[in-house]
Parts: sequence; structure tokens; C-alpha cells
Amino acid sequence: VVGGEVARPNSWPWQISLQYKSGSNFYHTCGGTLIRRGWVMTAAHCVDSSRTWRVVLGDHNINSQEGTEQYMSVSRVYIHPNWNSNNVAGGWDIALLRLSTDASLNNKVQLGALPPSGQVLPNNNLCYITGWGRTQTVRSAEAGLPPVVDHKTCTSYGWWGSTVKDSMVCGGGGSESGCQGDSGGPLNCSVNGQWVVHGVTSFVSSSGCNAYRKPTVFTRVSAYISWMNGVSRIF
Ligand SMILES: CC(C)[C@H](NC(=O)C(F)(F)F)C(=O)N[C@@H](C)C(=O)Nc1ccc(C(F)(F)F)cc1
Repeated sequence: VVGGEVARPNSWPWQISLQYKSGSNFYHTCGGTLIRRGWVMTAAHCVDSSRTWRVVLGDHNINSQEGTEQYMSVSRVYIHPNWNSNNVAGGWDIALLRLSTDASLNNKVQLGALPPSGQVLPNNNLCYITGWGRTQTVRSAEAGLPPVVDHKTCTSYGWWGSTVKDSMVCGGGGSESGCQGDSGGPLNCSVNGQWVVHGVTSFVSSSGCNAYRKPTVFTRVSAYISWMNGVSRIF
């Protein structure tokens, strides 16, 4: 996250770190959201390569053992069937990960709430992007306050234009933005006093994370509720 600040530890207890194995170590590559004890929602672009994955729950500093972490292996990856890895602008940038065992919920590991199918938030709705992605230099659990940028603005000339589809949400612009490594993580929006995960961090401008009039683009979760129900048959 660019322009954010270090989050109070585990204040976003559904935020997970998706890590891939290389040699004998695991490396953070994306964020994600714990949405059921056995299910994580992330971006398709995070998992469209065949690697050995693990999901870390209850983390704050991903470079140290704090004793609050749960390390979960992934038994199956469900990438949206329409996802095209050559065309992030096409949308469908969403995937579900089935965990091999159910997470234990506690005050540092909680489920993220999903929106009702089809819900679109108003312009400037209060939202936070969270993740361990780049902050231009160091990496830490960050939260930035990118207000929702409404579709009419986000798809206008000089902004993202037709690159942004109806199945996407724009947030930020100016100082706050997601950045590489935040992919797949949640856009946490305050709706009637509850945090609801309305977005999955998908893309930023290739000319920089907080590029002018190129707010961070998220997969709109409310457009994929029925797909997620179909995959897991438990939502
Ligand atoms: C999509 C991921 C590879 C990567 N995502 C992120 O960094 C994320 F954290 F914002 F999710 C990204 O946006 N990387 C930049 C460097 C990028 O490639 N952006 C990009 C934006 C739009 C398009 C377009 F419009 F052509 F589809 C292509 C690439």
C-alpha cells in the first residue's frame, strides 16, 4: 500500500498472506481474505501459476514469528473459468482457495463479511485497502484510506476509460493506492457500521502504483457471489 500507515496488529483479522514455496522457504506474493474457516478469496492473477501455496492467518509482521500465525496448506485452487491471464482488464480476476484444514477462529483470525449479491457502494464510501505489498520501499501490514471512486468518474476519459468494467470497483487516486504484493487482498468498506469486503485488489497503473487519475482497481466481490456459492456450495 502506498500512502498508508502501519495497521494496528491483527486489526483486519480476515487478511491473509498467500505465500509460494521456493526451495525450502515460503515467500509472500499476494493478499487474500478468509471468508469461511476452510475458504480464502484472492485474485486469479495471484494463483494462475502452478506452485505450492500456503496461507498464513493471524499475521502482522510477515518477516517474524509472532506466535499468532496459523500456517494452512491449500488443497485446491478454483480460478474463475473466464479469467484470462493475458487480459486483467477483462475482469474475472477472482479465485477461491480450499484450505486443507479449517482455520481456528480467535480475536486475531476472523471471517471477512461478503456483500449481498449486486451491491454497489456510493462514491466516497469509507474503505481501506490492506496488505503487505510495496509502500514504494519497505513492506509491512498497511492500511490506506482510498475512498471509492464512482464508476462514472473511473471510466471517464483521462481516468481508466473502458479498461474498467462494471464488475470492478475503483478506489483511491492521488496519495493512497494498492501496489504490487497487495494483489488479492481485501478492500474493506464500512457499510452500516460493519466492515464488508467489497473488493479484491486487482490492478494499478503500469506507470506506477499511485499514478494520477489511475485509482486502484478491485474485482467487485458482489458480482461474484453466485459463482462463489456454486464453487463451495456453502455460502
Ligand atoms: C495485475 C498485476 C500484475 C498487478 N497488480 C497489482 O500490483 C495490484 F496490487 F494492484 F493488484 C499490476 O497491476 N501490475 C501493474 C504493473 C500492471 O501490470 N498494470 C496493468 C494495468 C492495466 C493493464 C491493462 F489495462 F492493459 F489491462 C495492464 C497492466
